[in-house]
Amino acid sequence: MITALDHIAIAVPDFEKAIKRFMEDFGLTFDGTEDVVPARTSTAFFPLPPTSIELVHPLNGEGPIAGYLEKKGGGLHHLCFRSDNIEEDVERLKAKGYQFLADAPTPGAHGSKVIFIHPRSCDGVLIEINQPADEH
Ligand SMILES: CC[C@H](C(=O)O)C(=O)SCCNC(=O)CCNC(=O)[C@H](O)C(C)(C)COP(=O)(O)OP(=O)(O)OC[C@H]1O[C@@H](n2cnc3c(N)ncnc32)[C@H](O)[C@@H]1OP(=O)(O)O
Ligand SMILES: [Co+2]
Repeated sequence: MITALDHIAIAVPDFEKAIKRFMEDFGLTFDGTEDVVPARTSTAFFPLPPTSIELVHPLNGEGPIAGYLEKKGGGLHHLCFRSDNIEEDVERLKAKGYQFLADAPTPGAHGSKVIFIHPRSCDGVLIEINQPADEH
């Protein structure tokens, strides 16, 4: 079951500058960065209960965020629903015809399991579903 809006992600071309902006200009709490190697993405999290802002940037200049930045220069990249049983939600949504970008969840930030739904399945919005480490 989907239980929360886990995070909203913004793709940024200048990681350090964007982190500074969210800390200093918007005054958000910075929870640190994490390189998520399987996703080829550097992430920075700013908790803003009951959700978080995630900044995403290409790890080593490669991966899905690099392609996005090349085309769009930056912007709202995806939203992430938290699930308390990701496999069950994937099966349920697959049966409804949603196109997933992987066969099974993969490692995400903070030890979570994540999977993505193609934007064309949801009116042009890239959807991530995650299950936090302490819930699996
Ligand atoms: C997992 C770690 C971390 C976490 O939270 O724990 C993260 O969130 S990491 C986030 C980075 N990972 C991903 O984004 C993985 C999923 N994304 C992908 O696999 C690709 O980006 C994909 C398949 C969405 C697009 O890749 P593709 O090579 O097909 O790129 P195109 O430029 O050809 O795009 C095709 C089509 O999709 C539209 N598009 C692309 N990105 C987005 C987006 N973020 N939001 C909305 N739409 C998007 C693009 O405009 C093209 O549309 P079309 O109408 O066909 O022109
Ligand atoms: Co994310």
